Amino acid sequence: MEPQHQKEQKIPESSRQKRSQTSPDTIPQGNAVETSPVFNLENFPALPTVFTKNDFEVLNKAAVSVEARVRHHKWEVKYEYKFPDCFKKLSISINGKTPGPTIVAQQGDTIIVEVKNSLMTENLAIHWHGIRQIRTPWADGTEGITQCPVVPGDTFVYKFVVDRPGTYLYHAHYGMQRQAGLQGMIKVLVPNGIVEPFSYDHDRNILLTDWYHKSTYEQAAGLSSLPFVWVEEPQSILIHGKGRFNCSAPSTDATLCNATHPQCTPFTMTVVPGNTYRLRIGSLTALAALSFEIEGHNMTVVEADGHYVEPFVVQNLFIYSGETYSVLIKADQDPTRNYWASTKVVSRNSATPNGLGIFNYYPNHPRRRPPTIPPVGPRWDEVAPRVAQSVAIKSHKDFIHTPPQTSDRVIVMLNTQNRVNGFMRWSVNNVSFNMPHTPYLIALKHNLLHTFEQTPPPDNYDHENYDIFNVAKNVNATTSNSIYRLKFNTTVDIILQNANTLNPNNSETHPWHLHGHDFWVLGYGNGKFNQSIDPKNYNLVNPIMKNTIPVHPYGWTALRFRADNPGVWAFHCHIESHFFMGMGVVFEEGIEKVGKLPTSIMGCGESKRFHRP
Ligand SMILES: O=C1O[C@H]([C@@H](O)CO)C(O)=C1O
Repeated sequence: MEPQHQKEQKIPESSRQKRSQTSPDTIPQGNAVETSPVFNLENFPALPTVFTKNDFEVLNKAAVSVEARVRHHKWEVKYEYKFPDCFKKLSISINGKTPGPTIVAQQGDTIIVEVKNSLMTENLAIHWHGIRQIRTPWADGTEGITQCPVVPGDTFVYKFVVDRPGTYLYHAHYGMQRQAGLQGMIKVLVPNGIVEPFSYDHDRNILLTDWYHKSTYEQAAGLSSLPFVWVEEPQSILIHGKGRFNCSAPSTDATLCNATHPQCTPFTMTVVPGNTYRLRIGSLTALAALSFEIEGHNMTVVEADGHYVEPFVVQNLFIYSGETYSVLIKADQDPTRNYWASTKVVSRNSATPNGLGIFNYYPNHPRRRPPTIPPVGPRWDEVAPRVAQSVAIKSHKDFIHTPPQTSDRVIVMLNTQNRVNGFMRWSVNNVSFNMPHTPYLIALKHNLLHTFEQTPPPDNYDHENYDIFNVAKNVNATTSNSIYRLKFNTTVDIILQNANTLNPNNSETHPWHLHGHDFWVLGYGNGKFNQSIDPKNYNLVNPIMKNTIPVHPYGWTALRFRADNPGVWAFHCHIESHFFMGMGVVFEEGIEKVGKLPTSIMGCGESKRFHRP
């Protein structure tokens, strides 16, 4: 296969140059080619003085004229001081950036990412979120589940095929490293000549994250200590790595905060009046559920987690950690001014200020402050509009994957906050997940069954007696590293059942993410799921397929998937602290069909004996 840099020569130099300043995410990036996703003060003067619609068209055409191929990336992961919200924070960067480079590919391409761990004293693993890893379960990047961690100084090679077009993510899957900044986006374009069920002039992407000033280590230690120390709300919300912390807030250490630092210039997206933009929005927040809006502009939702949606219009897009959406936005408002892009924490009573950016109508200056007060966004405690959006997401009528009409197994998963020996944990059916020392994929393939507990976790909870609306009485969960073993090629239903936390009158929103599969979203409901009534209302006609889904406060969410991808797959709450506190499970299916494991994933626990460097 031809190396990427040779292919890139085909793109005219003139558009390459413009592209790197203006349309960063439309073209595959090599290791050396790194582009900034936003305008900033340094590169603003370099914009062409006359920027025509044709410029954009050239860039866009170049993006889709590439052929299927191997895309090779070389990444170095290390700690660096960054000021994404003006506050100095030791962050994990990829090739100097956080968020890391957007991986841009075309359906069917093979992605190779050579990751060098330069964290010095810290292990590493990277998960390719939304990529199903068909025939490459060892490349899923989930430390403890599909691989041993990559130790400092080592280089690990991830190799996998991006088999479907759409918007995906990548991020650290080791401890709580994700929130230190090790995250980014993957954009998979349709093959040449394939037309999507909507049209647009330009394709952009935005990663939403929340940002903490405390180190992940302080946070992880607090979560696993007695007394428990909660991570609290994030200090900032970042729009593609850009935020703004109030450096003059009374408790702020002024020596660590620099309000004029060039890294914390606001996020800006420049648009040409009259044009339509496909905005791919992903969330990799550590904790926050978000609402995103562009002041005064409607957004038409067209894609969710890589699947085309029957289009619907929103003013605010609710997005949970681990989800991606594409929305279409037409720059059809008064072109003489700029508009706010705003993102707000919902579902938690958070004092975190809204993340703000500028939706810049060309040729206004990208930094010109919109003349209006930034939108305040929806109320944090109104659940109904969020449930309404969840329910509105249906498969596009021309792209329906009809689900199996029945299932072979139903697993009801009660989500609870518990204490275990005094420690604060989260559990499923009263079992709080612990990571094993030997990754399951290796343990199962090499018959090292003694390396984890063999009694499977329960398929249900005490449905009759458990009161989901109140703080559970005298319930003490256990911890376990046991897993669910699914019969290969069967259809499995999962009912996520939410409940009250340990705080009275409180139930949180949890975004659950399934590795290795997409699932059909069969339905949502309030209160306790009723096995004899609720399945009658499932959407078995046009459900959307997704890989991440919220379970709303005091509600339930029903999913269905086919256990047809040989491997070992995590299913967990995508709130980083909650998974860290045990809110997850693991599924095995078709382990006997998994090919020979690469020795590069081995080296820890009992897999040491198979490791050949
Ligand atoms: O896991 C959590 O702990 C806190 C709180 O319940 C205890 O301080 C919180 O809001 C969580 O989501």
